[in-house]
Amino acid sequence: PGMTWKAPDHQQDPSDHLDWRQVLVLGLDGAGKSSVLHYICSQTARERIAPTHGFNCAQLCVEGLEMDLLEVGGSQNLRAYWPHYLSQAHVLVFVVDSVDRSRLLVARQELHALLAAEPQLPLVVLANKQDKSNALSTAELQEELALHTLSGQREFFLLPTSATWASLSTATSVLRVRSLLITLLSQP
Ligand SMILES: Nc1nc2c(ncn2[C@@H]2O[C@H](COP(=O)(O)OP(=O)(O)OP(=O)(O)O)[C@@H](O)[C@H]2O)c(=O)[nH]1
Ligand SMILES: [Mg+2]
Repeated sequence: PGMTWKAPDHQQDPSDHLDWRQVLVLGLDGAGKSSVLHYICSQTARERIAPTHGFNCAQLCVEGLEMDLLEVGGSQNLRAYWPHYLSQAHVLVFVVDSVDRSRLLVARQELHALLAAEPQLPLVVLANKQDKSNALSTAELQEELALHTLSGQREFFLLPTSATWASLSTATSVLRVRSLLITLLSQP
């Protein structure tokens, strides 16, 4: 008596779920989004990974959080879909190939277009492929990507990563990203 059984409502908006969080992972094709996601979720490097032709979703359940990491492929035809996923994201992770100097300007334009649409969304930029000897440093990338122009109201982080080269520094770099995401998403 006094107790009613309520059927689970599968139609409900996932963002209503108590500790559900979405991390949107974007960046130009070949930047290393899938590789980083694979490492974050499995804690192992994967040498070969196919380009993402649509979406790639990984899930991480840690410390009371259910984290969905959603990658949308970075090839030019897929970039048109990027803005549609911003409004439901809690954090934007933007992955950059630190060696691909010729496309830094494109990366910068794509990133700033996303940021203009979401002035409050926390941003984590990953300076990926740091294992390569000719990689730009985070300081150089901060400059090249015009990250100093970001508004002061946005939480912003820039971290060096590598995702495919099996080494201690790779493992450490990815663990730092994982911890940062957990910290950012644990905030009420
Ligand atoms: N040396 C090195 N290679 C990397 C690193 N991360 C990714 N790669 C390589 O870069 C290529 C592209 O990696 P992906 O993870 O598929 O890149 P992506 O951003 O998911 O690309 P799309 O899905 O096409 O948008 C692959 O050959 C990876 O092995 C890294 O940190 N260091
Ligand atoms: Mg991919």
